[in-house]
Amino acid sequence: MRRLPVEELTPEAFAPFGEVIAPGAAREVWSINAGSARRFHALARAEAVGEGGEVGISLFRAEPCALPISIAMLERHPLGSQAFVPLGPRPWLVVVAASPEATPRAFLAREGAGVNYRRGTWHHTLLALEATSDFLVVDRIGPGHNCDEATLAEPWELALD
Ligand SMILES: NC(=O)N[C@@H](O)C(=O)O
Ligand code: NI
Repeated sequence: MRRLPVEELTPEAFAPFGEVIAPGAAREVWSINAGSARRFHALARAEAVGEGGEVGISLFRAEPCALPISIAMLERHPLGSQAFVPLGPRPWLVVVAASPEATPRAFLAREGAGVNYRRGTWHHTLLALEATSDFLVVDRIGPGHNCDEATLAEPWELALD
């Protein structure tokens, strides 16, 4: 099976697909609450379009992937963005692509970093590692078709060291 390298997740590398949700990705940071906290402002924008669509907040509890990890499908959400933020410190994997025909890109998210998939971004479903992991998810809730799935012509194996 062809192997897909796994890159470090950075805002720059992920920019074609969406935003990284992590303090280091913030363009604007300011002190709030009388100096007792800092706001890492507008790391991403949640989008929900279409009749009856709203932005919702959910929790996903994901089982860890068995290794080796095969990438055989991608999906996209034409009516809304989708953000995943881990609620624990474990690393997790993000796989995105310009199209189901394009070579995907895989990223390792560490130290609590999350991502926001821009509306319509092709991505693999949630890939947790090591142990059952909880994620905060911000995406479109409401009626309508919001998930296109594609089976890849040939699967990829993630080249995790
Ligand atoms: N099914 C579901 O809500 N999750 C997927 O969209 C995903 O990207 O994990
Ligand atoms: Ni999704």
